Order: sequence, then structure tokens, then C-alpha cells
Amino acid sequence: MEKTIVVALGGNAILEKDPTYEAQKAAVERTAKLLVRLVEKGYKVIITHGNGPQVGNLLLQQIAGDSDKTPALPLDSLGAMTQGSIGYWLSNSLAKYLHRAGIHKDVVPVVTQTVVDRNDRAFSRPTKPIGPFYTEEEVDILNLQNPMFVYREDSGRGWRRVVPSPRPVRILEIEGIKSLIDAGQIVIAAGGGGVPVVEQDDELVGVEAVIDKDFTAAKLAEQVHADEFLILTSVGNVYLDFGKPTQREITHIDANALNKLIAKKQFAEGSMLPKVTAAKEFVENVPDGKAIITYLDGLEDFIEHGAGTVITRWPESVPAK
Ligand SMILES: Nc1ncnc2c1ncn2[C@@H]1O[C@H](COP(=O)(O)OP(=O)(O)O)[C@@H](O)[C@H]1O
Ligand SMILES: NC(=O)OP(=O)(O)O
Repeated sequence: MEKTIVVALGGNAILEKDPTYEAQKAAVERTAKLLVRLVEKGYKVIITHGNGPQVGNLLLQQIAGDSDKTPALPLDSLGAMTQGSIGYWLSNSLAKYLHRAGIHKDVVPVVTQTVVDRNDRAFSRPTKPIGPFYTEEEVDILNLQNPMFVYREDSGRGWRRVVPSPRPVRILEIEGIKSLIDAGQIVIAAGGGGVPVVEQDDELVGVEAVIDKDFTAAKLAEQVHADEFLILTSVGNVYLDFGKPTQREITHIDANALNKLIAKKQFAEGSMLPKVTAAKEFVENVPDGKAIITYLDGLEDFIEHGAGTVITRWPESVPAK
């Protein structure tokens, strides 16, 4: 039977350094070519992606306009816009490589809403980095220009604006996504974690936030009962003592052991912590599932040799070395 896989694409799958359209499309082309290998291998594929750099850049473009003639749209609408643009880039490139591989499947990007809790404490504590990186000196100037914006240092890589990032509660379009997968289509869903909405009487209302795509991806993988949840990022493995002389890679780990490492603060908040937490939550909710964290360039190695850091619910389901 075909396996179902949810693939969460990290930042470098779409934007490496250059934020121009040409550079992002070139990165997406490369990503799409690699992803087609999963389809060739017989997987049912659901793709989700980040939008942190893109939504932040779009916000800056909006603010730069004439506030009367072209008023800035709110963050939830910008999230939907990035789902549209990135979904289009990915489906356009995937269609090309599927055609070249002789595979006749549609790629369907779904504008996805994710219900969040209006009382989530994240709304009063912004943590999600979006947009470009700044130096500390640039942040001093930006703070004078707009004291309402909050900036934080992002994992030793520079300063970025941060916005609230509530936890996903429910993916609104989940039944539609399942139907598309059952019909044999390739689905792109919950980009940027999904557009955050809160329940208000009988309505869903968009809110100013950006959900972490790894958390929504875990929920998506759980709700489609995926066999595998693959997080593609910029490192081949999760490491112990990351960046220290004692650094060593984790090849296989079970949820309880991972929990202990999380408690010991082995994983950086804002980069690896959401990924290992999402992987752990997936295997806790889908005990026969497997989560894998590796890098895009290692995709072929994952397909052929099972490379990457594998996370399973129980130690006995950890494959022998
Ligand atoms: N323990 C760890 N093991 C591996 N990478 C880690 C660890 N702690 C922090 N990192 C960092 O996390 C980064 C991945 O997070 P990030 O770049 O935010 O993800 P994304 O690929 O979704 O954009 C890695 O490139 C690495 O620098
Ligand atoms: N929404 C989100 O998590 O985006 P990034 O992965 O690009 O930060």
C-alpha cells in the first residue's frame, strides 16, 4: 500500500539568501525536482512550507506604500497571499518535473485556515521571526521609526522582527485535503502554518499572527494519519551539544528520550526546538508513525538509505543501527 508522507519545507527550500523572485523561483525549482523523487517512490505527498521571510518582506512592502491610496493589509491576509505565491511557485515547478518524470498527477495548493485559541498566551509574547535580518544598529533606528514593532536576536543569525505565534488548534480544510489525497492528487496545504483565525460567535476572524509551520505540519500529519512526517531543514541531523566541540548527531531517538533532551534545553528556541517538539507530538499522536528531520540535499539519501534523525514513539520501533 502507498505510504502517506507530510513534508514540511524549511526556509532554504524557498529562499536561501537572495529574496528576489528569480532566486526564490530557482530555489523552488531545485526543491520541486527533489520532491518528485518521493512521488516516483510511490508516496502520497502532502507538502507544507514556511513563509517567515516572505510574509515579513510583504509586510514591509505594504507599509512602504501610500497609506491612503494603497493601505497595508493585515497580517492574516498577507499570510494568505504568501500561501498563494509560494503555492503557485511550487505547483508550477512540480508540474514541470512530474511531467518530465511521466507522472500524471495534479498539484493542488489549498489556501488553508488554522483555528487558534484567542486566549493563547502567545498573543502577548511575540516570538515568531519574520522578514529580513538586521544589525543591532539598524534595529535602534527602526525602533525610533516604529516603537510598536518588537525585534529579537534570531539564533545567532541577526535581529528580526517578531510577531505572535499561537499554537494551531484545528485545520479548517482538513476534510478537503484528505479528499484530494485520496483522489491521488499532490496537495500543498497549511503554508506558513495556515492563516490564523479565531472563532467568534459563528464566524472565523483572521488575527495578526504567524503560526509556526512545523506545529501545523505535525497536526496535518496527525489528521491525515501520515505514515511519515518529514521535516526538511538546513542540517542533515539533529545534534546533541549543537555548535560545541562535543557536538554529535542523533540518528534515532524515541519520544521519551527526546522529551528529556528538550527539558535539558538541548535545542534552540525558534529554530530546532519547534521541529523536535512537532516531531515528538506527531509520534505521540500517531504511535505507528515515524518523523524524520534531515536536509533537502539529503532527501535522496533519506529515500534510499533512511538517512536523517528518525523519531519514533517507542524505543523498540527505533531501527537497529
Ligand atoms: N540541536 C540542534 N541540532 C541541529 N540544528 C540545530 C540545533 N539547534 C539549533 N539548530 C539550528 O536550527 C537550524 C534549523 O532551524 P531553522 O533554520 O529555523 O529552520 P527552517 O529550515 O525551518 O527555516 C539549523 O540550521 C541549525 O543552525
Ligand atoms: N510560518 C513559518 O513557520 O515560517 P518559517 O518556517 O519560514 O519561519
